[in-house]
Amino acid sequence: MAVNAEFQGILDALEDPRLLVRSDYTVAYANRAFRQRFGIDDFEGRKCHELVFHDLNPCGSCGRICPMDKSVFSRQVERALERELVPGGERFLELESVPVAAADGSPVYFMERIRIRDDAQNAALREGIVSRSPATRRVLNAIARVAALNVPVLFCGPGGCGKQSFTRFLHENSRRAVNALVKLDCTALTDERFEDELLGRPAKLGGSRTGGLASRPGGTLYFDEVSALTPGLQRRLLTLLESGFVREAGSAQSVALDWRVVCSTNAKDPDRLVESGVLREDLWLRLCVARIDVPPLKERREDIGELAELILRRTGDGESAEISPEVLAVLLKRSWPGNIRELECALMRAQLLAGGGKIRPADLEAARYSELSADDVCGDTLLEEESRWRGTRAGLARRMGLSERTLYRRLQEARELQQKKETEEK
Ligand SMILES: Nc1ncnc2c1ncn2[C@@H]1O[C@H](COP(=O)(O)OP(=O)(O)OP(=O)(O)O)[C@@H](O)[C@H]1O
Repeated sequence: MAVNAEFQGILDALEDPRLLVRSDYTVAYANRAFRQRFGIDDFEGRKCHELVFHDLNPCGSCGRICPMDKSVFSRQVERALERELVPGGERFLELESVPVAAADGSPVYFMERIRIRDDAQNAALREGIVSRSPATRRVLNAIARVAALNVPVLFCGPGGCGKQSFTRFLHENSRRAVNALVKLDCTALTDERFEDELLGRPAKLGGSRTGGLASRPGGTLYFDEVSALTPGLQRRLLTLLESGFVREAGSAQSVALDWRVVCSTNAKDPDRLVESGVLREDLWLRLCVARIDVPPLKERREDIGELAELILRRTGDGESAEISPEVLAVLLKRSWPGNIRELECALMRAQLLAGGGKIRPADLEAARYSELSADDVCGDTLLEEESRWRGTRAGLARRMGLSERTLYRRLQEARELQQKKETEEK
């Protein structure tokens, strides 16, 4: 059955390349945008995998994900992201399949949209990731090697060095980019919250759970600060990694969870996490399959200038984003124990002091209480700062150049130490 002229006209009016495909992968129509973008006119009777990937075999039989195969079963819109090698590199194709149903609801065609993320789009994706230094480039290369695989990834590195940003980069460059990236903060994770997030919240009057991650598969699940997980949750995470299933406490039924797990830790010495009894060895071994160490900012000095300009562009009006060689020299001299987050805070404060004009070394000097924000500030200083602070804890964290979570942890440690000292003195 030929596609009628009216339908052809509608498809030709669409901006993105579209194919109208039958369930045996035969192309019924290729719209104008497809013909122009792929340089193909003789599409009649040819297969979609042949036109898009120059492959005589259907995508599903050679390791690629075919959204149409999924649509045949789900009868819903399905999406996938495919990586393709091209001369000089690789490109990503965003594929989408929409079933076009007959009056009785059975799909007659599948309308496929093929969107090519060209270089500019790839660059936009990478925007926000400065990678001038060899150390950062090593991290990006490591991510590129594991992005397409379905293995869990562990990022190790000090607070504020970019573990979460690199997780987003990994997600955006994986086949899961068309789905969600969800973060779970392990320092605040309880068994109940774990079940609510993954399996959904229980209905008020009994009945099954709804709205959990299990019901919208395909994304990336980021466990931030995995070493803060309770022993019980470590066991549940291990089961998830080994089996791909989650079980509600007290229930015999397991639920499949198709989410790729990424974890992070800012432990000073991650290799000692097992020895010191913080993490189970079996979980650590699983997580270490693809471990990526993110170096502190002081080992990525070549990034500092570009990072500073990026930060100023984000926060200012763009005019004052350029930094002078004198300001750069000051930035390069500092050790940035709070890493990029500390750099951000210092620059934002200096920007305020500069009153909208270009930052001068004097503004950076005046904004120097960032030195207090360092990870190596003693607990007593943190407690003192807290007692003087009149704003919110989030505000104090920003001022100190720490994440709110790190500040909370450091304050708690400092209080415990103070109490211990007081007890010993009595
Ligand atoms: N390579 C980078 N290029 C540009 N900005 C970056 C880069 N890495 C991190 N940042 C910025 O630095 C800040 C801190 O990064 P991020 O939250 O990813 O660090 P983190 O290691 O996850 O911190 P924490 O362990 O405290 O949660 C963010 O505002 C982020 O946008």
